[in-house]
Amino acid sequence: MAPKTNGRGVQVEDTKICVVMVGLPARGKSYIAQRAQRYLTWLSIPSKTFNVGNYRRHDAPQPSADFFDNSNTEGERRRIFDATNSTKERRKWVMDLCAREGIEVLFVESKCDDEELIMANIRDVKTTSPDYQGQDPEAAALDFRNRIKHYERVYKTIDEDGDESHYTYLKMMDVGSQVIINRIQDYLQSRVVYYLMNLHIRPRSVWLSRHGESMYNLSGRIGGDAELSPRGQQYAKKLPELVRQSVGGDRPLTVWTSTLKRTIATARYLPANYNQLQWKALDELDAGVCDGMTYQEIKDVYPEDFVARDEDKYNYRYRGGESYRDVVIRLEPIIMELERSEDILIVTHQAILRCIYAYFMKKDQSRSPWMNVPLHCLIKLTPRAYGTDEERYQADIPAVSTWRGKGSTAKHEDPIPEASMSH
Ligand SMILES: O=P(O)(O)OC[C@H]1O[C@@](CO)(OP(=O)(O)O)[C@@H](O)[C@@H]1O
Repeated sequence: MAPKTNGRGVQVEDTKICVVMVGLPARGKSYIAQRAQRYLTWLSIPSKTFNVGNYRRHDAPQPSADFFDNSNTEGERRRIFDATNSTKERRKWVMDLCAREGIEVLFVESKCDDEELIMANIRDVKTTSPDYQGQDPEAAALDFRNRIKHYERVYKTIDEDGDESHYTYLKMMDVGSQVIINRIQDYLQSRVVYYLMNLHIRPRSVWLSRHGESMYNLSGRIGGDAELSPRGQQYAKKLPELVRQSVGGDRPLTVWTSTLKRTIATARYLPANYNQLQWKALDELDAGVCDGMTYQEIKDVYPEDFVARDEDKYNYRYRGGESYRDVVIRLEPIIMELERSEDILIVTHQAILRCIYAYFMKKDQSRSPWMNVPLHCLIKLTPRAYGTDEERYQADIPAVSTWRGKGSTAKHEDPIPEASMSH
């Protein structure tokens, strides 16, 4: 088959990859698998995670029926096989099966002897895994430890010099402290590997806030580089208190803003020991020829564009500007840096915040550009083994709503609940 591109000049369509997790229980395999899938999905690369636990829970011993069903290939070219795969025989079985189906295999082994990390993982899994829902925590811990013991008896790490030396693999020690990479063959594999090398599992949170209300927000104009409104300035003064309240102490955060005045001014009053960094990649979605216009003006001057954007907001690219899809691509280095970092506060814009939020919360592309992100609200996201926790801190400072429903040009209206980001 001739190579196809994914619309960004990247030839990935014909590549079928199966990422096969390897390692003892409580080594972060599910976490790693889920993060890889979320990252690929966010980049519009279709992928699915097959967790053996889920099949076990449904009384099916092997995931072969669904997992290798060829009729699934259109939607799921990238598969992530989440199981212990802890013996050579098992890995060879997966390898042979995939080879017969023309699927590349990338083994990702998580080795970890750090007792503290393992215990933290057991605690997290016990409280969040569907395996132990509604169970007594002590009984769950005992069951889990027995499971680990069982696998320890048969577990063999990927053989680097012997008969597994020709495999494509990434071996991670203590989630990131040391990695071994072998025979990475193509673009997509190297992308997954690069992403996984940036992951860590130390506890941390990411705080997100839009800038304070701007003069353009007041007049319903999009884009531009306006100053804060008086209420926006009040929010900037309030932000340090909101952050302190949410962090629960004086632990300093690193602050990222865009290069536009309204985000820099919003971060102005944060404590001096907070390191601040301005990223061009965090600038608002570029509205091209529509920059500085109201939605009504856009509808009058570019009626076809107005309709086209509502029909497919994620893919619609402003004339001379960007689409949400473009924004996601330019945010990739931000996501990579976020994964490497610990506590970060990002002060940014409506469209940018939607894209970053969609990454953490696994939001669908067709819905994420319509999410309501209120002004003057601080959002705290905490990644966990099986998802991301969210908390919100709304400042008691009124602001206009910049949310706009499909077909409407009104700038101040109440968002419909379906479009809301709130759970
Ligand atoms: O994609 P839509 O819903 O139009 O929202 C993005 C818009 O949000 C705005 C506000 O309407 O962000 P911002 O507050 O950062 O200025 C516009 O600048 C931007 O074009």
